[in-house]
Amino acid sequence: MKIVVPIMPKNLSEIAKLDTAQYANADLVEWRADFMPIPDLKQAAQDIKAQFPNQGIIFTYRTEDKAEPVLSAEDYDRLIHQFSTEFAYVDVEILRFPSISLPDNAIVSYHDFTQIPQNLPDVLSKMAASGAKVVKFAGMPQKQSDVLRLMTETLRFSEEHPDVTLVTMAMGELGKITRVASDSFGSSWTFASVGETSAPGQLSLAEVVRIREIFQ
Ligand SMILES: O=C1C[C@@](O)(C(=O)O)C[C@@H](O)[C@@H]1O
Repeated sequence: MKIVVPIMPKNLSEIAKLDTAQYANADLVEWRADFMPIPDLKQAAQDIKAQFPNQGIIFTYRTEDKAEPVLSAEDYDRLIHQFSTEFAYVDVEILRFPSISLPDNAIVSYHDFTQIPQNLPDVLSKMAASGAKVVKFAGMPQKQSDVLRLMTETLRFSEEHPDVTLVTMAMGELGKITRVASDSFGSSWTFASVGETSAPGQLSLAEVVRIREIFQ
């Protein structure tokens, strides 16, 4: 499994101060650009690329965790296309912005912060129908059986779609097992943290690296 570590800088000086050596074991770095003012993103993109010259970077502008829509569909589309060519991958909230034309390096994603939906297979199928090479789902389990259901449906979907890189996780305490057992149930990447977490239940990069060593 690949380990992805998010960074969530709030301004340019936080980017300058990043201790990038701490991210050396990350296979990919995810830039959560939604913590910064949009006018600063152009400069921030250059600075972040300079800070991580040897690692693939995912550009993510998360809107699903905000109660109010923060961007119009047109502005979201513009933002995604402005940055998709600059980074290895770009995260696209395809179910929230279905009219977007998908860049080749899109990770299509969907978050459910309240549950693991009963129609998870449909959610995954809808995202895969976009033609994206990477499909990602993160949901919040309410009980242990939700975690097992996510794992079962992930395995089933990954076996049926060997051409898709599938990434799923259950958030929160209950879901932690999904962040270390990804390979066992068909999820290809896991998200880990350096310092602050970008989602509940993330383990530290050091912990996930160690666990991956044990299981390999
Ligand atoms: O989609 C994801 C997964 C995630 O929500 C998690 O649960 O680890 C963390 C986010 O930063 C990332 O964009």
